[in-house]
Amino acid sequence: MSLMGTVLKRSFSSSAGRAAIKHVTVIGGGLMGSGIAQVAAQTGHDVTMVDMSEDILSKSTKYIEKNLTRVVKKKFKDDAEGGEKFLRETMARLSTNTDANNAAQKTDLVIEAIVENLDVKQKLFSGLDKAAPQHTIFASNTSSLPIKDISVSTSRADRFGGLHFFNPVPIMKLLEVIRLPETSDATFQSLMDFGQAVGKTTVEAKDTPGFIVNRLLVPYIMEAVRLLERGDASARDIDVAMKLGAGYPMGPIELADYVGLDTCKFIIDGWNKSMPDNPLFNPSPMLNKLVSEEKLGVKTGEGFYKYGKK
Ligand SMILES: CCCCCCCC(=O)CC(=O)SCCNC(=O)CCNC(=O)[C@H](O)C(C)(C)COP(=O)(O)OP(=O)(O)OC[C@H]1O[C@@H](n2cnc3c(N)ncnc32)[C@H](O)[C@@H]1OP(=O)(O)O
Ligand SMILES: NC(=O)C1=CN([C@@H]2O[C@H](COP(=O)(O)OP(=O)(O)OC[C@H]3O[C@@H](n4cnc5c(N)ncnc54)[C@H](O)[C@@H]3O)[C@@H](O)[C@H]2O)C=CC1
Repeated sequence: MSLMGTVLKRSFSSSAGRAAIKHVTVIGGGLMGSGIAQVAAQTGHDVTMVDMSEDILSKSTKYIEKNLTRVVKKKFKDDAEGGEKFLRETMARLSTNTDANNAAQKTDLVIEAIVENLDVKQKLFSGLDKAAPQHTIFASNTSSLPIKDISVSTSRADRFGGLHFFNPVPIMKLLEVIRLPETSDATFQSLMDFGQAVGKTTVEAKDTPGFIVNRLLVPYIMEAVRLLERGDASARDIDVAMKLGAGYPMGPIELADYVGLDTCKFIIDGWNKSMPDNPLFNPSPMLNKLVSEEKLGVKTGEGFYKYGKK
């Protein structure tokens, strides 16, 4: 059986007690949400992607189609007809909606991937809690906020967890599954099963700041930015050094641009507030200046580096 076939089969073979996830609502159609919607649709799930406007959703849908074309080129190298069918069927499983509460009315799993702001996430989930069916599981893709703080806006702590994907979602193989003390065994297993069904290797993490990866990655990126701020090395040299000297696929400065400098700032400001005594999480004047100039990295065409027009 092909890899895709194995993945498809796994997604519908969850055992009793765990809810089989058939329909997924992804809220936020940005960098992460579009990737999550893509991998869910391409592994046989029906997906509704939600964002604030039709215009954003139309751009996200085009972006997904472009990325799927890359997948098709690779997976169906010698089978043009099969590739076309895969693309058509995947896109047919994807719908869009600008009303999150409406989209959540018939769904098994909601994955939230909106802006990294606690108030905004709480407001969203509080509405969803009233709109979604009882059985629906809620998950946040937050990079840095406590899942617990988001879940308190709902009455379903037992059906709440974290699904932390990595950017670019279609390529990065890891999924951190975050469990609260209140998360039920059935919910946790459904989240793990879903992660495997979308082709990811899952790791379990507690609801501690940054889970596993970001607790290590955020200080690393911020130390690189401070190296640059002090004038100890150029951005290019920091990146080349870490790529060739430590074997990373991207250097820390280009990775910050890739993640989005607004997201980096949200994370660091939040952790500076919650852990003011830890100098690793001090804000960076250089990062703040770029964000205030709306130079948010790859997504706006300029951050620490300049990119082609977006
Ligand atoms: C201060 C606070 C900061 C906190 C940050 C927190 C953020 C989080 O919460 C967690 C995160 O996600 S952190 C980011 C994690 N991601 C990384 O570290 C990515 C590192 N970069 C890479 O792996 C490669 O450069 C990468 C894979 C991106 C690109 O690879 P290459 O440089 O080799 O470039 P390509 O040749 O273009 O791509 C390689 C293959 O991948 C395919 N591809 C790339 N992007 C894709 C996409 N979006 N969708 C589908 N396919 C994609 C590309 O087609 C190519 O495939 P092949 O041609 O078959 O090799
Ligand atoms: N950028 C990254 O590398 C990673 C980000 N994350 C997390 O994923 C989440 C999303 O990040 P990105 O996709 O990078 O951000 P983004 O800025 O690319 O996309 C966010 C999207 O959410 C939409 N949005 C904002 N408020 C909304 C609302 N109330 N209802 C519906 N849509 C809304 C925006 O219009 C935008 O399209 C954040 O929590 C971030 O911390 C997690 C892993 C990696």
